[in-house]
Amino acid sequence: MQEPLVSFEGVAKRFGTYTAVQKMDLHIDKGEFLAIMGSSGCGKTTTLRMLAGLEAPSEGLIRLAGKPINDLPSWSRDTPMVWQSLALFPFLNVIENVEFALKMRGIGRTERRRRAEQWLDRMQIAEFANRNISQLSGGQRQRVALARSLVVEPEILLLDEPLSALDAALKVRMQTVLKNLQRETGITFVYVTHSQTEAFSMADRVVIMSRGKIEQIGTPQEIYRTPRTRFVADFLGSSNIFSGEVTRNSEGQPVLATESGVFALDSRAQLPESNPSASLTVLDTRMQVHLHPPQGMVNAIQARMIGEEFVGATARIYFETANGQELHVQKAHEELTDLPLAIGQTFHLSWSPQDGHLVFA
Ligand SMILES: Nc1ncnc2c1ncn2[C@@H]1O[C@H](COP(=O)(O)OP(=O)(O)OP(=O)(O)O)[C@@H](O)[C@H]1O
Repeated sequence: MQEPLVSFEGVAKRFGTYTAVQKMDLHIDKGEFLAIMGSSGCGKTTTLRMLAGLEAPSEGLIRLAGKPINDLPSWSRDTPMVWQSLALFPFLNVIENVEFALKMRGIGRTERRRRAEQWLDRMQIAEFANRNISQLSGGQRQRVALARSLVVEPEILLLDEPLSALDAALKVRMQTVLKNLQRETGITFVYVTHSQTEAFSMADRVVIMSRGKIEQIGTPQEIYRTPRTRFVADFLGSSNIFSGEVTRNSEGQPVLATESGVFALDSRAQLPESNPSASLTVLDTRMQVHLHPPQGMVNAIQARMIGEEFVGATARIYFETANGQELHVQKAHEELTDLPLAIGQTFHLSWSPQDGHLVFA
C-alpha cells in the first residue's frame, strides 16, 4: 500500500484547559482533494494550522511523506496556505506577489519571472500582471493568491475557507477552477470549509468534524447516503430522521418503534447488539408524496404541508406530522405537478425499507 502523504497519529491540540482538537488519527493520500467540514469552532482551522506549522500539537505526531514534522518551522515545510483574507502584499503588484516565494527561495530574476508568468497565464490573470492588488476584484485576487502558492510547486496546498468572501456565482466558478487545478497539477489539496456544497462538489474525501472530533471520513457519496452518526445526518440536513428503539414485529422482522409510528427496517440493516436506541435516516429525495394512503407501502406517515422552497431544478416541500415532527421531501418540479400542493393540505409520505439507513450515536 502507498504510504500516506500526511498522517496525524494521535494528534490533539489544547489551548490552556480547552481541547480544540481531540486525539485524532487521519491519513491524507498523495494527490487527493480532502475537505474538512464542520460547524464553527469544531477545530477545522486548528487542524489545518497544525499541518501548516502555525500551531504546535499538544500531543501526537504529524508526518509529511513519512517524516515527523512536529518540530519543523512553518517556513521550512512544503505546506503553503491560502485563506479567506488571502494576505496578499498590498505594496507589491500582481506579478511581484506571485514571484515573492520564489525570491525567498533564492531563485534568480529571469527564472522567477518566467515561472510567475506561466502561473498568471494558467490562472488567466496575465493581463493584470502590473496592477496593484487594490485594483483587482475578489475573484482576481483569489487567482493571484492561488498562483502565489502554487508557483513553488508544493506537494500539498492548504486552503482555509478561500471562497467564503466571494458572491454565489463566483463561488461556483472558482470551485471549478480549483477542482481542475487540483486534478491537473496532482497537488494534494486540504480544504477547510463549512459549506457542504463546496466540500461535496470538489473533494474526493470529506472529513466531518464536531467538537474537535472526527465524526466520519468518506467519499461525498458515502457520507450523503450512509451517514455514520446522527450528528452527521443532522448536520447535512438532507435526511428525515426518526428516533426510536429497534425491536421486532410479530413476524420477527426488525422495526424501529418511534413516536411517529413503527417503521420496517431494511433486512440487511446492522442491528444494535445491546442498546436498542437508534435513529432511522431517510434522504429527502427518497421519500414519495401521495394524496391518498399508498397501497402496499409498509412505511407511510400522514403529514400536513407547511411550506415550500425552490432549490433550483427541485422543490423542497415541508410537512408536519400529527405529533409535531417536521419532515421534508425534495423532488424535481415535474414530479410534483399532479399533487394539489397547498399549505395545510394533508398528504401521505412513504419510503421503502431499503431507503432507510440506521444510525446509532
Ligand atoms: N489561539 C487560540 N486560543 C484559544 N482558543 C482557541 C485558539 N484558536 C482556536 N481556539 C478555539 O478552538 C476551537 C476551534 O477553533 P477553530 O478555529 O479550529 O475552529 P473552526 O472549526 O475552524 O471554526 P470556524 O469555522 O469558526 O473558523 C474554537 O472554540 C476556538 O475558539
